[in-house]
Amino acid sequence: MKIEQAYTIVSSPGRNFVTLKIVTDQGEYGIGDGTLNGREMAVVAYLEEHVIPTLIGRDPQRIEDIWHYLYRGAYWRRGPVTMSAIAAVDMALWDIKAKLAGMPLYQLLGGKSRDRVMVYGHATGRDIEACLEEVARHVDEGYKAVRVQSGVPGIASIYGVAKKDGEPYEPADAELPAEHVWSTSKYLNHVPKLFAAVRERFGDDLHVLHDVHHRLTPIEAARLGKEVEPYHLFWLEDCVPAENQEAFGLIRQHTTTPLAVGEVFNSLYDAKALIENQWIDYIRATLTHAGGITHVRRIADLAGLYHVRTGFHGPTDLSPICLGAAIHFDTWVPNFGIQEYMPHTSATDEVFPHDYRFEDGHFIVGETPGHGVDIDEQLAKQYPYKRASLPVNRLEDGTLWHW
Ligand SMILES: O=C(O)C(=O)C[C@H](O)[C@H](O)CO
Ligand SMILES: [Mg+2]
Repeated sequence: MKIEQAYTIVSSPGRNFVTLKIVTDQGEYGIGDGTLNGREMAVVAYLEEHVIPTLIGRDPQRIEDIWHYLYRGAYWRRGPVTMSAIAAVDMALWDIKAKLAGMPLYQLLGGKSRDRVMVYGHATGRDIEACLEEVARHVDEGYKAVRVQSGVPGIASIYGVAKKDGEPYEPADAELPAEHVWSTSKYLNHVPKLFAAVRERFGDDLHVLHDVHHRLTPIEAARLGKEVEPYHLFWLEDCVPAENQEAFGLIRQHTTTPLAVGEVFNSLYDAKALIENQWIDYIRATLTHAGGITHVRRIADLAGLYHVRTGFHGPTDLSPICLGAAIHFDTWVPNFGIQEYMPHTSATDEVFPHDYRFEDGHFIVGETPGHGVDIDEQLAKQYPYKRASLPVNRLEDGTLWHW
């Protein structure tokens, strides 16, 4: 069997997605997600210029060999563009292999470790009251775990909070980056009050999570972790930028609040010290940005040795292909923790028909051979690419900060 054709599909049904389709000489095909929010066309160029020409004529069943060919063979290793491109190929090849076997992907990985996959949804509001209403809506919809982000008095625009209450949140909201102004002190004074209000209204059973989105220093993160300890967070996410993995050692010494990190990671080596030193509790690197199923499986296996569980990234900027494949992975992986879920728009769901379903705060994996997600190429053409950028943050004195 040979790869006869491979091509990219860029479509924007509400937001941009990069899809790779690989077709074999026997008429089977697979699709993979290569979406890198705000940098989509860099992955498309990488795939079209450097990857697709080398795939034609290869045996699509040699997933491992093709992975190493693309990783080692490029000489230039790692990085989000390279690893998203490799991931798109890898996901499409696993899709083909599972279809050839006539099995849903989770069966090829080793079968079910659980019947359903717990997810967390996103509650956001301009202030604490509005945010609590959104938490209540999620609880009514059956969620067992909710990420809570509210506006902060004195900060005009902040990650995770929609411009108007009730509107969906989309961070890549302008053609060129919008500029936000950030105040660490205002944020740190506010967050413990938010979680006190959440526990007061919803009691102790609901799992609650929070995303700091990389904006603190290690000692500030340590303070936040300590101050929210009474509210028993499921996790505190991305509390500092993680290029310096040792920073987590300092935070860990100060707090028992569980720590999650890794949505921007693209390699095992981004997380190696974090895992081996048990500085974190959840690893968030997901299939699209970290080299696909083949590589993320290695990360999960290493994590499992150190009591670190998975908590895959799952915002709307990952396509339903990534989400669908992730649900198969989550159903199999022994050290599963939780799966992030931000529902896609109905336009996105129509372009990407899928067989996974949400029920009572969990995802249920589908039984269709492959990863269970397809693309309607004709419909996709109705939504052309639109450049969209993530914002940048500046401190009140104008210094560029982490967004
Ligand atoms: O979902 C999350 O936890 C995020 O932090 C989402 C990111 O801001 C988003 O993927 C950026 O493109
Ligand atoms: Mg995050």
